[in-house]
Amino acid sequence: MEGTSAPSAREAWVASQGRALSGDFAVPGDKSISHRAVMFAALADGSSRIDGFLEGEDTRATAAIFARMGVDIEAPSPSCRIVRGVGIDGLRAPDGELDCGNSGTAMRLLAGLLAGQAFDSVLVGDASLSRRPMLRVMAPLRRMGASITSEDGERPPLRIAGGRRLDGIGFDSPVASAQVKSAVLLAGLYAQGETGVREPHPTRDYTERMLAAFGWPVDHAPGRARLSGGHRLSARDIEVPGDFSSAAFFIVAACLVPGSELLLRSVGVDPRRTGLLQALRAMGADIRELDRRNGVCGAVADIAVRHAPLRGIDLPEALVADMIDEFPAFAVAAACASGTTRVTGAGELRVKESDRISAMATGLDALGVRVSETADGMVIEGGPLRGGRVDSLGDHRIAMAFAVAAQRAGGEVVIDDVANVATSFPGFEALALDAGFGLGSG
Ligand SMILES: O=C(O)C1=C[C@@H](OP(=O)(O)O)[C@@H](O)[C@H](O)C1
Ligand SMILES: C=C(OP(=O)(O)O)C(=O)O
Repeated sequence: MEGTSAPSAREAWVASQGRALSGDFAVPGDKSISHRAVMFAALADGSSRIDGFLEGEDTRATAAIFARMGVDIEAPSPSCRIVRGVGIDGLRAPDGELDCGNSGTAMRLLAGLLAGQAFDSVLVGDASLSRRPMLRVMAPLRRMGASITSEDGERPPLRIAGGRRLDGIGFDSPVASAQVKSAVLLAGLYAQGETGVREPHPTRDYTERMLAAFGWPVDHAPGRARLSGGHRLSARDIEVPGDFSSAAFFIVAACLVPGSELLLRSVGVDPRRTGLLQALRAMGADIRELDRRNGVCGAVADIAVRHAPLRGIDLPEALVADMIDEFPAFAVAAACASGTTRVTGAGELRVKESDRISAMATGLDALGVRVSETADGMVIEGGPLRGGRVDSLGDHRIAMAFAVAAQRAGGEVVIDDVANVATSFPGFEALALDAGFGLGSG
């Protein structure tokens, strides 16, 4: 059975230039797909096997939550789960609060799913998650008839009263967010009639694709999705591809360090996730996708990256949603490029695990980069980086981005508060060292 994982301690890294990066390896499984695989397998009829499951704190929190609601989840080996589904109406009332840890994905998707249950539930999270906005899911779910309250009106904990009748809605989402879209669609599984969502920019469609793969009829195209209540999910096996968002740190590092050549195996390369590849190519990067094949959530490929000098760009706003988790790594690429890079339309970065615009601007400034923040982006002048001390603010992606930056810095970079890397990328340190990073514990 799944248990809850121990909370992370604060730790630091000392990172500095290593050698030219080399290697042929795989990064851990996709976080978004791992969350959804557990959720839909838990609600399916029959047993599903998940291979490539991300052994991260975020996805383990989701699995532990379903175990608390009566789902038998076995872990026969690392990165594998056998989930014995209880059926669409088979979840049991948990005996206390459900802890989503650091995971916005877990909390927002579960808010939708739990709104349709017969029992009451309470979703809580860690300090970072407790600061993140939840009105974006509470408002549409309330329109469907859900009862969801929060003490301050918009932040966790969320109290969800069960036993409510939900009705399908047509929802024009004001924000390009796969989590918001997914929360509404998951409540729609339990609603009377049809639930539809339209988005201002298309976002990852993993909820739509995976529900369909588990046998629930879903009509979807980029930027819109709709489904009706009253169907069932059938168990199936899932092969989770490598997480592009984790691969991104190695891709950027190999672009930046002279002489580097890396091959990253079996990474999910669906266009809704790979805006960073387009941005880096526009900057002059040498990146190839090899042996493209189909996966449960779009194309999977091996990614070959070689060092190439980069030049700054004006990032097209149309790419923002397709590289939303890759901005910390992208900002490092821009800092090491020649010329100026301008990012606009990326205000969502301010409501992630940290304010990622401010965290990157502050950290890059500490390393001697000329950078300025705007309300919804930043302007970065490429140039030499020096050593210094940066704070990840307990944000996994900020910590890994500065480990990459250190590979081009003139001195040691101390990165504070890095334990949170275990939420999305357990084993990052060992893989990075093997590839040639200069990285140690502080
Ligand atoms: O649906 C998902 O799995 C995710 C959606 C994105 O969040 P938003 O929906 O808030 O953009 C992303 O940042 C997060 O890491 C995972
Ligand atoms: C934003 C992220 O995740 P979540 O929203 O699930 O916490 C992320 O992994 O970068």
